[in-house]
Amino acid sequence: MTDLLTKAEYTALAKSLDLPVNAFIDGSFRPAQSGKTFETVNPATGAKLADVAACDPEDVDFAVAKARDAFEDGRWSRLHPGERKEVLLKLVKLLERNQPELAVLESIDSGKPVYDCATTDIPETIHCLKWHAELIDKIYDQVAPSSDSHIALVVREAVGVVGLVLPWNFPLLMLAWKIGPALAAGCSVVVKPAAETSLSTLRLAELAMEAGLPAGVLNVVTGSGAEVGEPLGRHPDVDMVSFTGSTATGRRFLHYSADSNLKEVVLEMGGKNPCIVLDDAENLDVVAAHVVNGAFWNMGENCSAASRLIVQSGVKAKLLEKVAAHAREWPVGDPLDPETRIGALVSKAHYDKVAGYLGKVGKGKVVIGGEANGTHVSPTVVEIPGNDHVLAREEIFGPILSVIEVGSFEEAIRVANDTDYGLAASIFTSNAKRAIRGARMIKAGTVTVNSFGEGDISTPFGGYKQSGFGGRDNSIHAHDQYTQLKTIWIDLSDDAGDAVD
Ligand SMILES: NC(=O)C1=CN([C@@H]2O[C@H](COP(=O)(O)OP(=O)(O)OC[C@H]3O[C@@H](n4cnc5c(N)ncnc54)[C@H](O)[C@@H]3O)[C@@H](O)[C@H]2O)C=CC1
Ligand code: BAL
Repeated sequence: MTDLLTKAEYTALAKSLDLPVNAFIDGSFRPAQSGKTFETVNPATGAKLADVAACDPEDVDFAVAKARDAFEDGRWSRLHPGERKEVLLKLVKLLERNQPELAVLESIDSGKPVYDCATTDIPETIHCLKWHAELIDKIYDQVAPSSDSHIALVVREAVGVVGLVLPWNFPLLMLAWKIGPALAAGCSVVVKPAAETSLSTLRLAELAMEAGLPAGVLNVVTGSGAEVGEPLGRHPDVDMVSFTGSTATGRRFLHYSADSNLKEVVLEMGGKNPCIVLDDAENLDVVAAHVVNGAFWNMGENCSAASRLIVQSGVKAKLLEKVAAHAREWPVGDPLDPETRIGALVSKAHYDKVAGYLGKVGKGKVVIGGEANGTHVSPTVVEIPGNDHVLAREEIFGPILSVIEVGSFEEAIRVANDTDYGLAASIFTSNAKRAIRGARMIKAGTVTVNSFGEGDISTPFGGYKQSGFGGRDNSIHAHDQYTQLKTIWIDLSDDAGDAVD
């Protein structure tokens, strides 16, 4: 259980932080070669936090070259996996020691409630890095079936230099989801954090250096998508890119790859995730708590947010009453107040997008919420006439839940699947057969039954359809992204030996 500080203590800690502002390349902090910077602000107050290095393609080239040097000379890639584990576990210890500072840094840069940062984001970041570090010296390669005349080894090798392009909604946690397996596997990485939220990534890089990670293995290049993300995606010496963000930007990475060196691309993208509640769902109060958590956790700025509630007619009125009651228990306010559950949206631009949807209710009916104050949007529940409504079709990425009434299990599944996305889903029912049949019929990478969630570090996370491409984050399967298979065929026959002589 995480010990929380008071609002006054978090606020004082925020004021005392020494913010990292430069890119981190080849083991040291450096300004952009152009000398340019961009402002990062606290979205809850609008106050400037820092001027961060606005890197460009020259900085990307430099970082990739340093990552390549590190990879090829083997200072990290050729260590025994157990040695890599030890360094990563030292990083874990340092993160553990700095938890309150990291929680505050994450909160002021992103608008997330410090409560979420302290109880979820930072502990899960630490757990993720620890899990992959602990895993890496326990994975065996394979020997293929063979005759006496040869041995065929099937080995996994680190893929090389990896570009990691991150979103702003879980800055440190998404970093961990990617660097955990990538660094454990022996890759060198060039991280591009979202421009809105670079600070915690830079701080983690600093702690990684303190933990003994060799220079050039973890590089952080700050800046915009156009000036840093695109050059990384197009770089001829980057072997693989793992991206989390919008489907529109994810799609671009496929073009970058096709136009450059056919680097591997793994995409974890958006969602319009259904939450089905059938008439026979038990304990509606608990169901409502899950519905609210699914829709409003992290202000709905979550790719797996359960943003479409598909509810069967018999239970709709009672459920909505309980959903409204639970939503009222989510205080909107100062992210540094540990009581706050709904902080600020990540930026003014994103606030404008989300608040804009409040004006698109049309024939829908607002059940609760609908308030917006320039930085925050209150938890909002809107009954809409059907799944064609704009609130049901577009990824809002804010605390707005659409409610769609259905008459049957079959209709619920049809509506759930009527979307371009397929990241996550949940189904609430006391009928075990329906639960399992429903979980099988829903086209999504993760389906939870009688709960909302994303699984945990041991389960793969990623999407079907336009939510995902090329691989999975989390679990042992995440290692597939950062390694490639090699066959080593060894001829043991006497003839072959003679031929070589
Ligand atoms: N699936 C998810 O976790 C996320 C989904 N989104 C969705 O995307 C919408 C827009 O948010 P954005 O921050 O604009 O997401 P985005 O997908 O554009 O940004 C994600 C990352 O890609 C980078 N990027 C942006 N344009 C790029 C380009 N042309 N080439 C290479 N890299 C580029 C960004 O700088 C950031 O690091 C949100 O409203 C939300 O609906 C946003 C963040 C996370
Ligand atoms: N919820 C973790 C993944 C994401 O939102 O991008």
